[in-house]
Amino acid sequence: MTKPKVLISDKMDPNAARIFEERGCEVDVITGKSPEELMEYIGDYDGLAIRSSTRVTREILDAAKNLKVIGRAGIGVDNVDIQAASAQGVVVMNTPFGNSITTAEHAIAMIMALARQIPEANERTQKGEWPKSAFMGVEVTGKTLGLIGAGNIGSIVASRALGLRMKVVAYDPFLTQERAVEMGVEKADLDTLLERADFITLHTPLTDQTRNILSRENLAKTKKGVRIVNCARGGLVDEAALKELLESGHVAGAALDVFAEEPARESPLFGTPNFICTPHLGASTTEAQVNVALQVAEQMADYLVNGGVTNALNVPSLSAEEAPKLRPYMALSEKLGSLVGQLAHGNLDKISVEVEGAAAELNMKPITAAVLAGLMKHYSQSVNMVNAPHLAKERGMDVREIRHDREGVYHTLVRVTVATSQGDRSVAGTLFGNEAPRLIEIFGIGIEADLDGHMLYIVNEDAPGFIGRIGSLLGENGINIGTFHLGRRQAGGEAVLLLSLDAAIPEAVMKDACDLPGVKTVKPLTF
Ligand SMILES: NC(=O)c1ccc[n+]([C@@H]2O[C@H](COP(=O)([O-])OP(=O)(O)OC[C@H]3O[C@@H](n4cnc5c(N)ncnc54)[C@H](O)[C@@H]3O)[C@@H](O)[C@H]2O)c1
Ligand SMILES: O=C(O)CC[C@@H](O)C(=O)O
Repeated sequence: MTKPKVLISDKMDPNAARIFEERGCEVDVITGKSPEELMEYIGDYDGLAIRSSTRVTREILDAAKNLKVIGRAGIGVDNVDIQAASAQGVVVMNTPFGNSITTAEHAIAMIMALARQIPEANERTQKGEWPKSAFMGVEVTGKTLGLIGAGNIGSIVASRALGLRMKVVAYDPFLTQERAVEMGVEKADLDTLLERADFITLHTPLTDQTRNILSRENLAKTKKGVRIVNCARGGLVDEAALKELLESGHVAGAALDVFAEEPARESPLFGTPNFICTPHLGASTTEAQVNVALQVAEQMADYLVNGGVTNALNVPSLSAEEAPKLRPYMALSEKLGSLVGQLAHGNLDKISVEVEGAAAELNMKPITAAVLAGLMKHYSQSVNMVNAPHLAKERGMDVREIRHDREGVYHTLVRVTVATSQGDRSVAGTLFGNEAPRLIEIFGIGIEADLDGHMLYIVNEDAPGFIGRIGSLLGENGINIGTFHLGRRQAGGEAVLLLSLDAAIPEAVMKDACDLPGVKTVKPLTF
């Protein structure tokens, strides 16, 4: 088996390359290249490991013909076009916890640096000024910290701030009262936080809701003498308004690790009194960089080698333990989806996926994703398990998942039903020996078959002689039958034949098959 190839395109701790190699991947480290250069060779790689410098745009993704996974050694994925990646079936992963403590500590360091004006005092002291009377700081003890965003990093900042004997007031739409009590913070709305905080620290992602959350208008609502820290994302604070408020003295200090435009080689804020900054160093400690490098390499290699999905932002997580159990179900589900996609007519906009028996104990998301991929691959060439749920959603398909605790005749079962203009059409399958996907029912008729390769589906009136006639027709045309499966509703009623063939059936033979007496439907299938 050829080894998956991974490109590390940003500076990353060398442990990442080591882990990739140990886990069975080939790895190249090529950093500092332009997007045009990256486009030239990205087509060779199955995995792309990045930090924040590589911008993975739609154009890069178009050139990345073999790419299966993008791994961000860090949290923010603003440099990745996730929509385009999803559309191309590329999994995007990050490492959500590896640098949280480090970034929280940076925010606390910024708070302390602002409180005691350490950077400016340091600079002037080293110039020989000994400016003792120029600086008068403030204590943080007893002061109120306004926390905007109480997720991973925000909650660590809160715990450190409480240790410094600050009071913490938090604004986060997803913060429950119980969690606030558990964290030891007071839950507040944004206006209350703005009015009360002596220090404000931001820990949200940059979204349409958070962009400019500290706008000119909101900055004007803050207490005179407030100090502001942003170690989250540029674009959360109106930088021009911040400069004016620093100059007027309304804001006593501001510390930015992140800027709306990065790298920020110039900014109107540079040189403003009581303004300090760092060049996006929030995650830059040895510990955090080792953590995120190890984690991203472990996760990506697990996906490329075993199919395990962890911390993916565009596909349900699938642990390395789950992956081997789910893989045969995904194969079965993909085949059932594909069968329905080939047989059902008209709109396929209402689909239900039901599981029972052993299947009901599993994570259903990958099963549903596989059904959708199988179903839609007959309608779109670029569909796969990763992008199928997104495409289904985009197209407004109504997808239901139903889990039955009961166990029927089969110890495990997956059923796919589509609502068509002729009513519900359903197919079901099981796993033989927990491994081998097996069809057990088509449209209410019991029939056991492997769905594999070229097949022929025939519905006919159950009458003597039919099997001989179809066998002769195929034989006369040199088409070898591999397997032959038969099912019927009742004797003399409607019968279903599923044949596996060694080759695709030519159009003319199909026509002749349709003309055989008693035939209602003939359909070639491929799996
Ligand atoms: N400076 C750095 O180097 C650095 C390092 C790591 C992370 N970060 C950034 O820090 C930020 C926070 O990371 P995290 O790991 O804590 O993320 P997280 O997802 O754990 O937490 C984000 C929190 O923001 C909250 N939130 C979302 N929208 C909000 C809104 N409109 N108002 C208030 N709260 C809102 C969410 O509910 C969530 O609790 C991210 O933007 C991340 O990219 C920066
Ligand atoms: O990789 C970095 O240095 C920045 C990381 C940080 O912005 C993140 O979102 O994880």
